[in-house]
Amino acid sequence: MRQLNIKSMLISKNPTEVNYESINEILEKVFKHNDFRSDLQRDAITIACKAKNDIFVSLPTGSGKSLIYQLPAMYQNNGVTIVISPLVALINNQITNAQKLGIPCASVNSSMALSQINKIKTELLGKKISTRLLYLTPEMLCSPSFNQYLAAMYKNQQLRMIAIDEAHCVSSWGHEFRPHYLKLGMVRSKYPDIPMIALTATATSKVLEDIISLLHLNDPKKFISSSFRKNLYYDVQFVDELKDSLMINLQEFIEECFGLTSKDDVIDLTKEPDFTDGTMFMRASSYKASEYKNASKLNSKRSNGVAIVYCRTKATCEDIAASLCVKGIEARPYHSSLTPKQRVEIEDMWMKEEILVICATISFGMGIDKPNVRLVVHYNMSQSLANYYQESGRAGRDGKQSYCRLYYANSDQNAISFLLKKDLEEGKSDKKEDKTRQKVARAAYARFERMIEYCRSTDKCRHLTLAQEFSLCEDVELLSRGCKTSCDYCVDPKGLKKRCEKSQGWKTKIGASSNGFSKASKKAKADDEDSFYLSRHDTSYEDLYRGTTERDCDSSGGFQSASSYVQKKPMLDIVKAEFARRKRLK
Ligand SMILES: Nc1ncnc2c1ncn2[C@@H]1O[C@H](COP(=O)(O)OP(=O)(O)OP(=O)(O)O)[C@@H](O)[C@H]1O
Repeated sequence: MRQLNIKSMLISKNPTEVNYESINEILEKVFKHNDFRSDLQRDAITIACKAKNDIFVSLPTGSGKSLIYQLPAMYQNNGVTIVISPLVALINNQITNAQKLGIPCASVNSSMALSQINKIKTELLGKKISTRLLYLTPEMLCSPSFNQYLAAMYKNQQLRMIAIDEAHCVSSWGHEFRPHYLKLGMVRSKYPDIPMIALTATATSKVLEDIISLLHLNDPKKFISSSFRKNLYYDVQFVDELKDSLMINLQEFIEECFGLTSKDDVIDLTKEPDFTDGTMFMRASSYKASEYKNASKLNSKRSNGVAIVYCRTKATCEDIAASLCVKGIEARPYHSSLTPKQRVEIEDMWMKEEILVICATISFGMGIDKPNVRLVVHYNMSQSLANYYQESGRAGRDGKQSYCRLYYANSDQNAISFLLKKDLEEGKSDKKEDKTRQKVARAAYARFERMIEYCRSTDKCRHLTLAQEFSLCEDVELLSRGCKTSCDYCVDPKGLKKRCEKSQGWKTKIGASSNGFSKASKKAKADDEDSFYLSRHDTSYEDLYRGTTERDCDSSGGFQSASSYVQKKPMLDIVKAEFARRKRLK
């Protein structure tokens, strides 16, 4: 780790005033940034450096929220800023990045050796702590065994600030609800004079209210930015109404986005892929890289950038990737049943733009910071608008024109509805655990209904719907007359209405009778291990968190309910491996 002469940068400070010179110096010398990303970032950092107020931050992904607690942590003459993060893999990633910058930081978590943990714990009991950023899961912070360290830091005036990253986890209205985040309010009550910063990328008004009340934030200064991204064109295609097959629609759309439509290049758009020889029809267990070789003759002429096609099941990832290859578009599947080596190869190829499309389950995308994703397609609908917003938001981070398309099909809706309802039905007992599960299942179902409403909406700008869901008044006001050019509704409202009415969508009620749950839903249940649901069937963020939760939980910590959760170690391993590899790629 590079040693940093922090002392030389610290100009003596009166805590009630803020030294702008010193802040700018730390920004340049420690974080290597010439300027702040935005006025909001600068203002939030300035207030955090004053250390007098609680702060609430809701800025889009990639907008530089981490700096809002990292820089103030370095601005303090001494003492520790505790950072609460939901996932050990994320924590380790943050620590590695911070250490590269020479920032003294540490963590106490289950991935660390006991000797390391003991060393840090000993330091935390001391009168002068050199660690500036201490990353913890909420379970660790709130565990009884950690109490003494927290109390010692406070007593020795070494506890400077508590930052809660991914603060939407506090709220059952947030898309990644974590019951253990609720306990953070108690810590806050115990140390009311320690400023708290809550940060999130997607906070609805409800989530905002929850965060403030459940964390007991004291009249926080709010920094909330517009979530409207004009460069993203949102549309919904109604699968039951499409003239051509879904596959052809997808192929043509990809070709259009990447300028692959020159006549010479087109293979045969009307032909469905021929799977009769069995070579391209692969399942998770039979993926072979060699079978995808030379699939493309279109790549050479394409404009730069890449695409993600999110699919609900592993089998769909395989099928779509294979079909696109047959059509001449370089694509690969990505899901948890591939070997780690295969996943590494495929993601590397995609990052280096050797392949155009990655057909992935939601296991792909976390922590990916690729600016020129031109296209994010949801081949299947998401389980919530929040997930859809987050996943589609991976497009166009460089601010250039990009596209977010969602294919809406009745069969998908029925399949997801079936599984969510099943979760609601199960576990109906008075046990505390079941009650929590029921609450989560009900919230998941409500979120899914919002997703359906979005798909079927024909009377409102897509960006406005997203703004109403995720941001506050300013965006809603800004978009009250629509985005004009960045969604299917604003560009062609009549056409959208016509297509929607023609589709079967209107005939199927949400949560149709069991007859409506066709073979598709049963099949979905069987092979949906990577699917979009935040139910117990899924292997998504919540399961990842649960896995982490269990391992980080203090044995006497009163988190017994966590023990009932299934730990999905293979998935955790994937996440860890991904972060480790991205570090190497940087
Ligand atoms: N002032 C700045 N100038 C240039 N780059 C910056 C600045 N602030 C942050 N960044 C960079 O922006 C990138 C995203 O920052 P960060 O990870 O903090 O975003 P975030 O808002 O927390 O995103 P997410 O919600 O996805 O976690 C990082 O590479 C970071 O170094």
